[in-house]
Amino acid sequence: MKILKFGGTSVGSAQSISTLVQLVKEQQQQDEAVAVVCSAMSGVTNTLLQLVTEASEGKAYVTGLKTIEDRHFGLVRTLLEVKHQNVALLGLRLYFNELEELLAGVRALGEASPRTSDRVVAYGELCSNYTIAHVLRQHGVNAVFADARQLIRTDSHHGKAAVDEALTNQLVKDFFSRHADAVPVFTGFIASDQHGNTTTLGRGGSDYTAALVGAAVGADQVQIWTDVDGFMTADPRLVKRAFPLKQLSYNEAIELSYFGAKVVHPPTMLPAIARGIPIIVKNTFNPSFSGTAIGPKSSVNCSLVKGITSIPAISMLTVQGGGMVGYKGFSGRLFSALAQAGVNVILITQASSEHSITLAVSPAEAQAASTAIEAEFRYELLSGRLSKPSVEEGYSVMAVVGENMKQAIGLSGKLFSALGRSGVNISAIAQGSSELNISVVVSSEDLSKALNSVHDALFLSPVKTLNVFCCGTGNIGATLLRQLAQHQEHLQTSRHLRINLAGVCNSRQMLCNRDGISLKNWQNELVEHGEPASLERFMEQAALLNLPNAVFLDNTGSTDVAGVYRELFGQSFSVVTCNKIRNCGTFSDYHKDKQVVRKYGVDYYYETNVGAGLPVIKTLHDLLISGDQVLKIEAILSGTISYLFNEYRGDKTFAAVVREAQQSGFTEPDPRDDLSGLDFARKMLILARETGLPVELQDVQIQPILPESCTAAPTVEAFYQELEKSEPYFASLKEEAAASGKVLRYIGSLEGGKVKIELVMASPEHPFFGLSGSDNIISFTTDRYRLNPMVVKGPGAGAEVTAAGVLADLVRVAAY
Ligand SMILES: NC(=O)C1=CN([C@@H]2O[C@H](COP(=O)(O)OP(=O)(O)OC[C@H]3O[C@@H](n4cnc5c(N)ncnc54)[C@H](O)[C@@H]3O)[C@@H](O)[C@H]2O)C=CC1
Ligand SMILES: N[C@@H](CC=O)C(=O)O
Ligand code: NA
Repeated sequence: MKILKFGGTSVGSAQSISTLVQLVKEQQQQDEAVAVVCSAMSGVTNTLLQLVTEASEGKAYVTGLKTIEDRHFGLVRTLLEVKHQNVALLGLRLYFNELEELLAGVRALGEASPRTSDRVVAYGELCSNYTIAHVLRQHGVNAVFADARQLIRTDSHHGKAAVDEALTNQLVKDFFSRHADAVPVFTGFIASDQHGNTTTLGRGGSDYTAALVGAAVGADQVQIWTDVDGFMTADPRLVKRAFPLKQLSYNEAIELSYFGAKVVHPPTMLPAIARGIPIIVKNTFNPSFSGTAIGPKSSVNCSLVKGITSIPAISMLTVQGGGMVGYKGFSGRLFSALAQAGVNVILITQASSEHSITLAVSPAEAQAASTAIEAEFRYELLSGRLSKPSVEEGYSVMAVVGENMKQAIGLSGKLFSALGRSGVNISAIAQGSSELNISVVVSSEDLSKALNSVHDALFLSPVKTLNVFCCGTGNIGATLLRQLAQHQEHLQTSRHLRINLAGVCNSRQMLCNRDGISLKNWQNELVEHGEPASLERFMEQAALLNLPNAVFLDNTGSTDVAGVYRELFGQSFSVVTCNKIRNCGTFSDYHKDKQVVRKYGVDYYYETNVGAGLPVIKTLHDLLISGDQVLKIEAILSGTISYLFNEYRGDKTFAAVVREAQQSGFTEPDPRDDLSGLDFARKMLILARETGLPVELQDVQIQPILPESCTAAPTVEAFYQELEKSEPYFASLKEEAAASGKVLRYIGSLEGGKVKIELVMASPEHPFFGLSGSDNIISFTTDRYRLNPMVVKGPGAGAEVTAAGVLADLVRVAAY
C-alpha cells in the first residue's frame, strides 16, 4: 500500500489534477494498492480564513466565496464529462450552501471562535477531495471520498488539535476494511473531536493525515507530492547552485526542516517515522524526477553533508560573569527561566572556562529572554557576580547537516577555512554531540556569502564559482574575457569551475551584477547598463555584493588600480594581475603586501608580470621552495625589444618595426616604457625580489638603447618622430653587430645582489643568440643547475599568451 499525498499546488489546477489521476492509475497498473490524501486547492485555505475575519467584522464575503465556488465549479466542468458533472456540482453546491450559512452566522454574531474558523476552513479540503474523487471515478478508478472528520479523532484544541492516535488507527483500519478494493481519497488537515466538532491539525496538517493513514494501514511508502524536486542542498533562492538530494535519514530531514527547509514538516511525519515507513518527496510538475527518499538511515553513497540551511534572523544573548564559574545549577536556572517565559532557545554555546553562555533566540523573543534572565538572577546581578545580559541583533545561523559527518575528518576544517577565505566572521559555533549539525552564527550581511562559499566547499560534485571583477578591458582584458567565454564549458566540465563575471570596469565605464555579466556580450551590457567609471565606486559596489570566492583582475597598467590591492585583500578579494606597478613600488610595500595576503588568507598571483604567459615566477618559486639557491639569472624579458632586434633587418625603419610591435600588442600601453628599458627593469626587479633581495627600482642599472633625444620626447607621437630621426643610429648599431656575425640582444642579469640590463652584441655561441619574434628567455643558474642552467624560453609578449597566463592564475585561485 502506498499513500500519495498531494499538496495545494498539486491539486490547484486542471493540469495538476490530471497528473494526479495519471499517477494513481500508474500505481494501479503496477497492482499497487493506493490511498490518496489531498490538501485544499492552493490559496483556498487562506481565502477562507480571510472570509471568516471579514464576516466577523461585518464586511461582505459573498464575492470572495463566489470566487472559490467558481474555481471548483470550473474545474468540474473542465475535468468531468457533461454526464458526470451534475452529481459533482450538486455535492459541491451543498458544501457552498453550508459555508454560506456559516459565514452569515459569523457575520450576525460579529465574531468567529477558533471552533468556527476550523469549521469554515475544512471546506477547502472537503471541496478539493470531493472533486478529485469524482474525477478519479470518471477515469475508472474506484475512488471513495473519505471525510477525515469521521476518521481522525483529536482533542478540542482548535487550530492545532492533538490526535488520539490509538482511536484514529482503529477508525482508519475499519474504514479500509469496509472499502477493501477502493482507492480512498482522504481530506487532509481536518479531523473532529469527541463531540463531532471539526478540528484542524495545524501546520503541515495534510502531511500528518498522510502519516497517520500510512501508519494505521502499515503502508510501504508515503509519497509527498509537492511543487519542488525534493529537499535541496540549500535554499535555492540564496544558493543558486543548490541541487536536490536523493536520500536523507529521518533525523537529517528533521534537522533541515528545523532550520527552515519547508518541503515536509517532519514532526507531522512522526507516525510514519515511528514505523520506519519510507517517505518519498516528489514533484507533481516533474513526476519522472526521482525526488528525495527519506528513511531510517542516511545513505553512505551520498555526500556526507546533506544540506546547508539557515535561520536568517536571530538575536544573540550573552550571559557572563565570574559568578557562573563552577556554579552548579546555573544553567538549570537559566533555561527554566527562559522556558517559563516561553522563549525558544535556538542554539547554545558555552566556553569550557564557563565564564559566559551565548544563546541564539528569535529577535521577537530577545527582550522577553533578557527580562526573564534579569528577574531570575537579580541577586547575582546586584552583587556583580553576573553582568546584565547583552543582546545583539543582526545575526543569522547557518547550519551544516549530515548524519555521517561525524566520520569525516577535516570536514569542519574545510567549513571554517571556506568561511575565513571569504572573509566571513564567525560569532559563535555550536555542534551537537550527535554531530548531525554544525551551526555557526554569522552577521546577517554575510549569510548569503557564507552559504554559498560553504556550499561550494562541501559539495564535491557541483561546480565551484569564482566571482570575478575585471578591471581593464584593453588589449589583455578583452582577450582574456574572450578566452574565458571560449573555454567556460571546458572549465566547467574539466575543472568544475564556473566564472561569474560579477563586474567589469575600464577607464570609461563600469558595471556590477551579482547574477553575472555575459562573457560573450559584456561590451553591449556595459554600454546598455553601465555607468561612468569610477574606481572607488567599482570597489564599493563589488564590496557591497559581498560575494564568496571573489577575485579582482587587474588588466590595466594603472597606478591607481595597483594602489587598491591592499584594500581588496582586506575585503577578502584575491587579486590576479598582469599589471607590474604594484610589485615595483617600494620594497617595504612589496613585503607588506605579502603579509597582508597571508593575514586574510587570499591569493595574489602575478605570473604574467614576468615573461607574460611563460612560467617564470612559478619556476623560480619551485626552485626556491625545493631548497635550491639561485646564483645567477640571465634573461631577455622585453618581448618588444626582442621583437625589434629580431625583425629590424634593413627592409623597414626601426620606428616602423616599433609601430609593428605596438600593433601586435607586445608593447606597454605606452611603448616608451618598453624602449626606455623601464618595463624590463620592472621585471628584473620583481625577479630579484622574488629571490628575496630587498632591492628598489633605482637599484636596477639600465644601459639605454635609445639616443637621448628619443628618451626626452614628451608624447608618444613625438617619440615616434624622434625614432625616425634616429634611424642612422639604429642602422649603425645593427650593422656593427652584423659585421662580426653577431646579433643585438638586450640582456638583464642578477648576480651577487646586483641587477643590470645591458645591450650585448651576441655571437652565435651565445645561448641567447637564437631567438625569434617576441621571444623571452630566462636562464637560472642555481646550486643544482650549476653547469647547465635551467632555461625557460618562448614568446614573452602579446595578448593571447598574456591573457592565457592570467586565465591560468585565475584557475589557480579556484584550485584552493
Ligand atoms: N602586452 C603584453 O604582452 C603584456 C602586458 N602586460 C600588462 O598588461 C596590462 C594591460 O596592457 P594592455 O591590455 O596592453 O593595455 P591597454 O591600454 O590595451 O588596456 C588597459 C585597460 O585598462 C583600462 N584602465 C586604465 N586605467 C584604468 C583605471 N584607472 N580604472 C579602470 N580601468 C583602467 C583601460 O580603459 C583599458 O581598458 C599592462 O599593465 C601591461 O604591463 C603584462 C604582460 C604582457
Ligand atoms: N611590453 C612587454 C609585455 C609584457 O610585459 C614586453 O614587451 O615585454
Ligand atoms: Na610569466
